Amino acid sequence: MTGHQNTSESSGEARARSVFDPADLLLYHVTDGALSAPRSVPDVVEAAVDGGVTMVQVRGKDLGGAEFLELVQAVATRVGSRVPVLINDRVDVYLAARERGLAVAGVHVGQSDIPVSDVRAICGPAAIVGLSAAQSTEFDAVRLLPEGTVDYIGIGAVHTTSTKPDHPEPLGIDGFRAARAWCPVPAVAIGGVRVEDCPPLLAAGADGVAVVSGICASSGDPRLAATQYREALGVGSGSASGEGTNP
Ligand SMILES: Cc1ncc(COP(=O)(O)OP(=O)(O)O)c(N)n1
Ligand SMILES: Cc1ncsc1CCOP(=O)(O)O
Ligand SMILES: [Mg+2]
Repeated sequence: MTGHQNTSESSGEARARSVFDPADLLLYHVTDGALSAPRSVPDVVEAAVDGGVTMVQVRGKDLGGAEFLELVQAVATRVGSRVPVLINDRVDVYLAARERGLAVAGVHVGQSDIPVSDVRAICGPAAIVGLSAAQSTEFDAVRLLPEGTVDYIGIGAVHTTSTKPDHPEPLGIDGFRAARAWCPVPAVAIGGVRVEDCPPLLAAGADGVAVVSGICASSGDPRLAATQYREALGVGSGSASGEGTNP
C-alpha cells in the first residue's frame, strides 16, 4: 500500500496529492452486511485482508448515516493502516470519518451518485476517488475532466449478480475487454467475478477484481477465499501488514 496517508491532516490544510497505487486494485473487497451474516463486516474484512485483499470499500446501502459511519469506523480501525479503505457513495460519511481521524482513503461513486468532479472538489487531491462506468460515453466524459479527477474505474457488471439487482447489462469477458480498452485510467472488473474469471480478466486488461459475495459469502472463510483469488491473480498468498507490503 502506498500514498494514502491523508488522515493526520486537518481538513483546512493544503493537502498533497496522494500517490494512488493501481497495484492496490488487485483484489478489492466491497463489503455487504447481509451476505456476511452471521459474521460482522469488520470480522469478515479483517479475515479477508489477512488473506491478501489489497483494498476495501465499505458499502452499506440500507444503513443510515450514523450507522454507516460507525461501520466505517470499525472497518478503518481494524484494517485502515494495512489497506486503503474507501466509502461507497457517501461523501459526507467520508468527511466525517476523516474529521474523526480515521484511516479512510477515499470514496467510490457511480453514474447516478454525486458527480465525480464534485466528489474530487469536496474530498481534495489526497483522496482516492473511484467511479463506476461501462459505456464509451462514460469513459469519454472522464477524459474531459481535469487529469487526476478519477483515480480508477470499476467496470461492470461482468456477469449477472444478485448482489446488485439493479446492475447494468452484463458485459461478459469480451465486453469487459472492449470497455477496458477505451477506459483512460486504471480499472477493476466487478460483478459476479469468480476465482476462475481472474486469469481471463487480467488478460483482458483488468488491474484487479472487485468482489463482494465471492469473498464475504464464501462458505464462511473469507481469508481462504481471498487466498484463492490471489492464486488465480498470480500473486499467491500474502497479506498487507503495513506500509509497502502489498504486491
Ligand atoms: C469498485 C466498484 N465498482 C463499481 C461499483 C458500483 O457503484 P454504483 O454503480 O454507484 O453502485 P452502488 O455500489 O452504489 O450500488 C462499486 N460500488 N465499486
Ligand atoms: C457493487 C456492484 N456494482 C456492479 S456489480 C456489483 C456487485 C458485485 O457483487 P458480487 O461480487 O457479489 O457479484
Ligand atoms: Mg453508488
